[in-house]
Amino acid sequence: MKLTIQDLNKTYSNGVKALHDVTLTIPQGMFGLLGPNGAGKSSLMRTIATLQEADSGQILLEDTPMGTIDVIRQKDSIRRVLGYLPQEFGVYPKVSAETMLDHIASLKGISNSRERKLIVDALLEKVNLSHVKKKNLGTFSGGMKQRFGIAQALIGNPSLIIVDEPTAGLDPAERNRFHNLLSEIGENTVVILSTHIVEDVTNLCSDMAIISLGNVIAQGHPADLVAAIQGKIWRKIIEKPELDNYKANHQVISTQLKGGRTQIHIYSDSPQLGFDPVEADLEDVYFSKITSHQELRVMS
Ligand SMILES: Nc1ncnc2c1ncn2[C@@H]1O[C@H](COP(=O)(O)OP(=O)(O)OP(=O)(O)O)[C@@H](O)[C@H]1O
Repeated sequence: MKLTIQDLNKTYSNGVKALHDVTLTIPQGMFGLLGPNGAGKSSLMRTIATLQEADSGQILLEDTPMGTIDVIRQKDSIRRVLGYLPQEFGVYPKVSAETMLDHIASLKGISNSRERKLIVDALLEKVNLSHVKKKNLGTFSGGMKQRFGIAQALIGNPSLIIVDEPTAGLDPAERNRFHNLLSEIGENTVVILSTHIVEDVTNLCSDMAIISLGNVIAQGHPADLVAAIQGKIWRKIIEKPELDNYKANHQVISTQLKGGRTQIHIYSDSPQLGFDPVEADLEDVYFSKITSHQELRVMS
């Protein structure tokens, strides 16, 4: 099974071009869609989840037990195999986790109440919320709400799962727990994880793409993308007021405070005076792709 997206375009009525000829192949397993705020991730996720229309382009879920599903034309078919955790996951604060899941399960077409109870109990166990299943959702922490969100997305054994920015706002322990949960989702599933947090992709994803200003600017295996920039990332500790000067003379891809001092990473094919080589990681890939794409856009 795989999800293929071909030349997808979306311009909102205010003129913002949120998706520009987006073409992606998303295989089974955990796929990271990485991009800064406003890159177009949610627009893409909502389009795949059949919640909004694209202006043009094609999305196919191929090699499913029902054959190929055309996401744009066969909305009912895709909804039957879709699990979706949106960015803003509103929960009814006065309803218990158990009651809400039972309700969502019946909306998803599981009509037998005994079957529903089995499914709901198993899911609550899976996301480690059994002990609070009678508690109202309004009393849940951010991490518990997100785990509840995953439980509702998993109802009906979906073969396509979309999670949009799931770890924003979670503390490290809750993020860790959420990562473990995501990594347990079956291998025969296409899981798209949209995020602006590079570490989420490093920890979880076997394939990924980077999106910036509505364009796909990189895609592949994280390790291959890192290998491609190895030997091209350099670092230096500078005084903060010097930053503009460095930006004028180098491709500065990131700045970071280290013990109160400013460390910069630059992208360069050759060694630069005063800079030390760095073992590149996925953050360097991300920032080098984003900065060079946004600079190109400014110049054009
Ligand atoms: N309904 C809408 N009407 C008009 N513009 C929109 C609408 N939804 C999103 N946009 C704009 O489209 C662009 C892409 O937004 P989108 O929410 O898809 O990005 P994102 O990568 O998910 O960012 P974020 O993490 O901030 O949600 C942004 O410039 C945004 O302001």
